[in-house]
Amino acid sequence: ANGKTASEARFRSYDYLNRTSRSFAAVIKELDEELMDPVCLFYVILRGLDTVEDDMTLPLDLKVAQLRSFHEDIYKEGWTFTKSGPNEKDRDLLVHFNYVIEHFLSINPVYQTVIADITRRMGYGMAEFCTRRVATVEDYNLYCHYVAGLVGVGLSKLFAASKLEGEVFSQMDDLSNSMGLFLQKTNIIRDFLEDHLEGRLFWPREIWSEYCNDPEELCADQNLDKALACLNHMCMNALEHIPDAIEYMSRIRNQSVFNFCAIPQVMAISTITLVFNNPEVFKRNVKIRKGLACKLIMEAQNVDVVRAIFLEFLNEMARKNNNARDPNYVRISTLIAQVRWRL
Ligand SMILES: COc1cccc([C@H]2O[C@H](CC(=O)N[C@@H](CC(=O)O)C(=O)O)C(=O)N(CC(C)(C)C)c3ccc(Cl)cc32)c1OC
Repeated sequence: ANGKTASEARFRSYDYLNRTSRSFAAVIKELDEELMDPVCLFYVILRGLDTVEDDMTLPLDLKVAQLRSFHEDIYKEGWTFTKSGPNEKDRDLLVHFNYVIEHFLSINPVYQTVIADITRRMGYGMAEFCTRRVATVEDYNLYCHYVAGLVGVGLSKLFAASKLEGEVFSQMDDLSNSMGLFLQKTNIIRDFLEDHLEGRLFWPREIWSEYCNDPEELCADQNLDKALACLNHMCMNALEHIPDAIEYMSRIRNQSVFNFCAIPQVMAISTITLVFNNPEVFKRNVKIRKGLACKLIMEAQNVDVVRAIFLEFLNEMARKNNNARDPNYVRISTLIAQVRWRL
């Protein structure tokens, strides 16, 4: 490809990044030059895979085959995917995926291999969950590993390959996985109503079946006590990943990598504190205020400050744990204390 189309391909990758997530696009642009393109491509390629997984209009066999072949399709110049349903949010990305591929083929093959390997493992994992539900907490952790934990694993390998972080990051799968699980579980809790209205459910049966016979019941006003108890149980499950996330961030040496990793984590602790014991979760999509988000972005500069931010939100969550009718009241208070001491 001549210089013009190569720079056009690069421009389009960033254009898709900006369109899929404006706020996170700003965070990626904070990254050191060496990592910005590989991470931007990783993000956009994962969005492509996510668009296939999310498309409920695709026949199951076609969806499964496409999820499993995506890691090979990203090497095919000119390849595009035009079978997405007309209303799919990022349909346009797949229709013009040839530009992403052109950009992908222009970066260091070491980064290509990391991205392709994670894309393969994630695609197979998503395909596995096309034909099975998230029933147990173990299923829940496995599903979140596939769609989010692997992103953390892949990013750690990109950090190591770039030499901006030590080689030790290429073998930091457990801590990297926890970085993904904390973000993904927070999103799954926050997005309960939005997902429910689209006929999607990620909350594991092993948890919600303690509080209702069908998740639909959690939306009914007269079941608010049960719904809040279930919500708080889900939050407790997510809090368990916080010590690993803090440990991961304590090992980062490069400032731009730290900012890139810390900002989503402080957003997540703020979000999970907001949704904890909050009836609004079953009424509308609860989001932290823009002003608070900006404050957190400015503050999250090193692991000591990030640890202090987490402790402050854990105190807030302990204060909100005031529901005497919540059967988990004591468990929550004990867990918050345990997480605090481990930070
Ligand atoms: C070491 O690991 C990470 C370090 C930094 C950032 C992320 C992680 O943060 C964003 C942050 C982001 O995208 N935030 C959204 C907010 C929102 O989703 O509501 C945004 O700012 O729009 C996020 O959410 N996900 C999506 C997954 C959670 C599925 C991985 C994500 C998707 C692709 C990439 Cl390359 C990275 C991330 C990491 O991934 C674990």
